[in-house]
Amino acid sequence: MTTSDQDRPARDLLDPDLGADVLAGLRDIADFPINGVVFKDFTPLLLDAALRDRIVEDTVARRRGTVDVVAGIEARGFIIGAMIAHALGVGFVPVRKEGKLPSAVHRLSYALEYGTATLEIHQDAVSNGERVLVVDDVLATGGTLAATCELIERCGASVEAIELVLEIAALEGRSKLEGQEVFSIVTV
Ligand SMILES: O=P(O)(O)OC[C@H]1O[C@H](OP(=O)(O)OP(=O)(O)O)[C@H](O)[C@@H]1O
Ligand SMILES: Nc1ncnc2[nH]cnc12
Repeated sequence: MTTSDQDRPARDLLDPDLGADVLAGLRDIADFPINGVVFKDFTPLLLDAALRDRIVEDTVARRRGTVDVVAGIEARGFIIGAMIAHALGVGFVPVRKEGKLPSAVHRLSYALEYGTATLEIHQDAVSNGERVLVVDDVLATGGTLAATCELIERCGASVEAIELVLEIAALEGRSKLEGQEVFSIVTV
């Protein structure tokens, strides 16, 4: 480890080029899924195995040993969240859209940039006192993540941190996540 590595805050990006490379791997799709929304498509980034691995490694370096379980949000949060859970060697909890989970659930509805949605979590998915890392691709208005945090807390567990690939600052999602540690690899 170099001196500059030691001096770097533990919660910073460990790979200094990662933000720029992730930004280059995203593409903007105008008017999807409704007019007026610029959709940040991260599927090109998923095709790049090396870049995908760097996202996972950077996140794992920040969180190793600090979380008991990863919760990923359907659907894009499943992709990245499952990879991070695997690399951390911890369990994975799916936070799903309404009607998909078979056992008893906690449920919350919320507003999105382009509509409304309902999320559910199995009541027994996380236990009292467990430290949960929440993972998703995008923070936009923050409704999805605020609902997810509330669902985890209803189970008796606590949100240790939230890890995101992209944050859309103009939509002010952080204002709905007061008191949570939120880390975004890229902010636009
Ligand atoms: O901050 P917010 O305004 O709540 O928006 C962010 C959420 O929107 C997207 O999910 P979406 O509900 O479109 O579902 P998908 O992952 O199934 O495409 C994205 O993956 C986040 O979960
Ligand atoms: N503009 C956007 N692009 C991608 N995902 C989103 N989720 C909410 N708003 C989004």
